[in-house]
Amino acid sequence: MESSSRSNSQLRKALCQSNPEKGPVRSPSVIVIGGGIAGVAAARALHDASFQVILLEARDRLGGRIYTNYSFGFPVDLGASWLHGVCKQNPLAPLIGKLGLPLYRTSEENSVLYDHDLESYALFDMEGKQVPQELVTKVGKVFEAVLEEADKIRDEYTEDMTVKRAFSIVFERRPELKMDGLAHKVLQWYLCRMEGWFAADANTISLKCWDLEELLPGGHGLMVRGYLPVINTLAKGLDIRLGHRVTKVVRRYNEIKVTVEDGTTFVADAAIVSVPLGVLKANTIKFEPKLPDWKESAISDLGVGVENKIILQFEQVFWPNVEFLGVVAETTYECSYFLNLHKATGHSILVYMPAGQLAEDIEKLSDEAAANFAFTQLKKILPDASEPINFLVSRWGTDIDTLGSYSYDIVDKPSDLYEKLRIPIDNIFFAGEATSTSFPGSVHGAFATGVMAAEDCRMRVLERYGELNIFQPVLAVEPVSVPLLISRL
Ligand SMILES: Cc1cc2nc3c(=O)[nH]c(=O)nc-3n(C[C@H](O)[C@H](O)[C@H](O)COP(=O)(O)OP(=O)(O)OC[C@H]3O[C@@H](n4cnc5c(N)ncnc54)[C@H](O)[C@@H]3O)c2cc1C
Repeated sequence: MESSSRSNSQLRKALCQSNPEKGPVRSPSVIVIGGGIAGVAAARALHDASFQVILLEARDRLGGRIYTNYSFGFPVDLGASWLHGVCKQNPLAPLIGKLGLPLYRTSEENSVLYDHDLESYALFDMEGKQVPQELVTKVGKVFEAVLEEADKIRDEYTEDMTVKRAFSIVFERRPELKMDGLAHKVLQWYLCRMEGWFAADANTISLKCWDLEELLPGGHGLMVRGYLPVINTLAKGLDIRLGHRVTKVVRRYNEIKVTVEDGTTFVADAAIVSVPLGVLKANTIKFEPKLPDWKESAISDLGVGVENKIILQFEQVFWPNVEFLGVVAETTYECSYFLNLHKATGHSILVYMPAGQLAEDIEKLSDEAAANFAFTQLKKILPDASEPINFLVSRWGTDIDTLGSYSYDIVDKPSDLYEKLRIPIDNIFFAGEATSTSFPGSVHGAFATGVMAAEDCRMRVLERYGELNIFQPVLAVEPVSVPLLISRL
């Protein structure tokens, strides 16, 4: 592996290691493109298997869609913040347990609101009147019935349709599920939370592929100290080049040449591409020869949704002591919700989380205007709210190194896109949340794909060299079982 200024043979010699039986052998080399959880996990695993690894990351930080910001003097996540599936089976549990990172559980299993249950919620209408809890619970049951009916429609119809269309059919068939007045607004709010889970509006989500992901048991837990310690631990001791945005990947039979923005090139036996689906869609990276048609189709056919976070810091807490505040409205677009981080972390923080079209529209605003928009929503429900003293705004939809928050299935596309995105092309391997068949759109899913790509890569490179026994199998995190630290107040 080398930069363009040094010759192949010089560096190859430098990378030699000794094998007592066969004499010196060169360490296989790999370039990992992208330093999110998938890329870092892959690099860690191959480094530990004695591969020469260079990780090229476009940004001046690691983590990608894990972005723990410390500018307030304590950790706040602008990207992922929940561990979905607080259980031993979660691929990240051994590492999180070993690091002693505390989790704050916001829902038990099978919550109708995915990552939250209704135990600690306060919903308000636009006039600031709190919705009676009995109504919230009653509409929650209706929402569950709507989901069940939509599931039946999926089985009945051979053709695909949007989830929104399926809901319309449900309401035609079961008019009693259609709500009026305040109950209608609460139902819209439930739908809005469902859209938030997919980071997309119901009028784009495929009914056929909707909600098929595997949910691990144990409910959902907020990473109280932020997700970054996980990245930092995996990245320790790796050769990481920040500020290296890859523009070209040239594939030869037994060699990969990777070029970054300033023209520097790196050569290795193989590469693992772990950039986001949005970046692959934008053709930021030119592949030579071009990727096969089936791979290109998978890249264009899988959807990428947008969810953002607007973090508002206040001098002191003036809101109810609940985990979530919601604003119900006539349409899902007008509904909103705030995560109360004070419950989990003790800091006076509310996180506004728009998704889908609303998130895209808010990205057109300046940071100040976006924070003001979020604050205006809050004022609707708490008219005496004091002004925030600080704010942070994420822009995952337009950020050139992400171009979307996470993947989801759009209507009328094949159902095997995640698998197609994962399949290697010779010595180029693919990792990242959009290559996860079991847990797409999640941190643990992305992590698992990094480990899997590393193992595929190790097998392929070493088989070619006939040196399969020399290098250790890939195991990114030792399976030590330290219990997770879980709380709920
Ligand atoms: C707002 C938001 C909230 C979320 N909430 C949760 C949650 O609570 N729980 C959960 O499990 N998941 C959540 N997710 C999803 C989760 O963050 C992702 O699934 C996961 O972090 C993706 O990891 P990755 O390694 O696949 O991609 P990324 O983290 O995006 O990593 C890809 C890396 O590639 C780099 N890159 C891009 N282009 C290039 C290039 N040309 N050259 C070199 N490097 C490049 C990027 O800078 C980035 O570092 C959330 C995501 C968002 C946006």
